[in-house]
Amino acid sequence: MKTSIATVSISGIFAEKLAAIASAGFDGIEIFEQDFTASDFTPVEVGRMVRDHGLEITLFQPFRDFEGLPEPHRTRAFARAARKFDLMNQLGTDLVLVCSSAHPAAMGGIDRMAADFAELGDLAKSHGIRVGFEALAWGRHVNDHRDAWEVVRRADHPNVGLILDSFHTLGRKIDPDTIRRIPGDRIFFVQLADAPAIDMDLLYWSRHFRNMPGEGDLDVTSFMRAVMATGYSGPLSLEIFNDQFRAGLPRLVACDGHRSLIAVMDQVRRAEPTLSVDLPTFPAAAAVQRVEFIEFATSPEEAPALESLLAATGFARAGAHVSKPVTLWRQGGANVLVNTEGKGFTHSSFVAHGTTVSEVALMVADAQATHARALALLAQDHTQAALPGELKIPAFRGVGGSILRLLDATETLSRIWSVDFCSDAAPTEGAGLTGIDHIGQTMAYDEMLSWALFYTAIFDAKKAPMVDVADPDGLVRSQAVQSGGLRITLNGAEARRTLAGRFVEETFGASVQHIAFATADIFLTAAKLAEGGFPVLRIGANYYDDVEARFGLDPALVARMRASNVLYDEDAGGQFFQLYSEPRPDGFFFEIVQRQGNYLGYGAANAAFRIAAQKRSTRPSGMPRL
Ligand SMILES: O=C(O)c1ccc(O)c(O)c1
Ligand SMILES: [Mg+2]
Repeated sequence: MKTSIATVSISGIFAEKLAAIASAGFDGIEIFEQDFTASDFTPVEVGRMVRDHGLEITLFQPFRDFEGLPEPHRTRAFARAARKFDLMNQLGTDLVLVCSSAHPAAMGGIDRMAADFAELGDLAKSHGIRVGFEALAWGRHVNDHRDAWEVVRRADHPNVGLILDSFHTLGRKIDPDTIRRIPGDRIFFVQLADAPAIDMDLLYWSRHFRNMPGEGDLDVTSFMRAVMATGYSGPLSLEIFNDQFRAGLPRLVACDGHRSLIAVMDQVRRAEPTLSVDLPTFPAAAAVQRVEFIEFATSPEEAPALESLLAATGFARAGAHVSKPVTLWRQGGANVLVNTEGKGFTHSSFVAHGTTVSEVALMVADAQATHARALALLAQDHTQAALPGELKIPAFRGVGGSILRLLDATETLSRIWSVDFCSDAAPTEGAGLTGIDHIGQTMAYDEMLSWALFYTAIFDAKKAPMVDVADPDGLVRSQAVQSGGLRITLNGAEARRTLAGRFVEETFGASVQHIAFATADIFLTAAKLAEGGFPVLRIGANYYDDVEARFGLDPALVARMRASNVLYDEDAGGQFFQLYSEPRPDGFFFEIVQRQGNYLGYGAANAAFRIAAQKRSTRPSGMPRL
């Protein structure tokens, strides 16, 4: 599978783009003409730079407003084409993309356009060049790949073929299966892009909101299945116009791009096994069974504060690691490790972020298989020496450099608690917490798409629609991802003074800002927590008046909620109760939730009230922040 990416897709000056694209593992680039024109290199130099990075120029684009023109525009268009073909010869590329005309004078007429392309084909042939015709979704006369194909078919020239772009096909809701009728050898090039489902002007949507396959809502997999069914074997090239990517980190965006191509082609071959997809084999995406433990990195000085918060939350010390200064805290099915080791990865996490969640361990069906898939999808492996007798547990890096560790029920890995830990207490009932419901990870807003793609590519996972949460000091975006028993909320902070933004700043980019534990009886749990001195977050009276009116709740239930600072939400499937701790100075907090029936959300409607209360709790007597 030959992979390529358009230079418009990432930020930086030309040399930076090349370095990022090469290091992400692409085979080639599409040169977007504007990027070349803006550079200070000659075409021969650019060609050499590209090849020196081990890349090839798969396409030069776009050549605009060519077909169906009256004179004198037509003659000018051919003269322009001759100049560009000379330029391409110097660059060292043989394929140009002609996008369908948006010229006000363009006349249309399928045979007229076909005749123009036949003549262009002769000119191209004399330069050793091939021409691909792409239907722009907003083209004046051609805005559908079926019409572009008919023009190409009638031009009937070996140097003229079709270029497909998933955005233009799927963005106009054209059935991608219509591609199956096109002969694969007449498709010269395929561009891929996804986009979020937002109803807006096609041109504006395309130029600002495209994203990597799998990051948006278009069915890029069905599009690629149809393309592969034609026998097409040319490059798969990302062409992503996106305001955020243009300002993003070149290497991160390029790596996301490569990951997205691997993920989408893996989906293609699994959905339609008869297709031949040139991709190394690796295991299928699997769902996570549950979060087995969460590990905090801390220091001997800071550990007591964390441990007393755990004790106040109903956890009891249940054991210690056989060789390292790590204690195990347990309640129901929730396991929390507190690691005060003064060396290695944990210590670096503590030094970088302060007391922080350095590791999340996931129970899966086959830890080695999930690990192999993660690495195939470009996750960074994490290895650490285990002492003789200790288990070697596969792991890879996740958000903020933290670790995702993989456990399974096989003979060796299932023995982690008996091999690596010695138990020093019987399980206690605590405050009735049964396990980990979800984990809240906070990041800069422009990393959200990357990390959502990370989870959905590696695991069998689904994204919920993104929601906006109003913090008093700015908007925060929240996107939930669920894979079986792993529920993650990704919170993207755009503004620095939001609770989420401050957490990112105060912790120098830690990831886990909150852990939500599950209970089967929120009021019983609330009572036990009150006895244990849990620092519950106080919720104001206005909230309870509103929630009673909004859902028509029984006033007796609302009175209990008010007395225990419990929040409420419901959806079509069921009910949801939540309560929170006050935030620690860096913004980290605990949440406790009870799901009833088949409630699927995370109480997003309550987030604004919770954040306001958390901010009040850290600003004494409601004093404004200076
Ligand atoms: O937005 C455009 O003009 C444009 C240009 C070239 C392309 O390949 C494309 O998909 C869009
Ligand atoms: Mg395109």
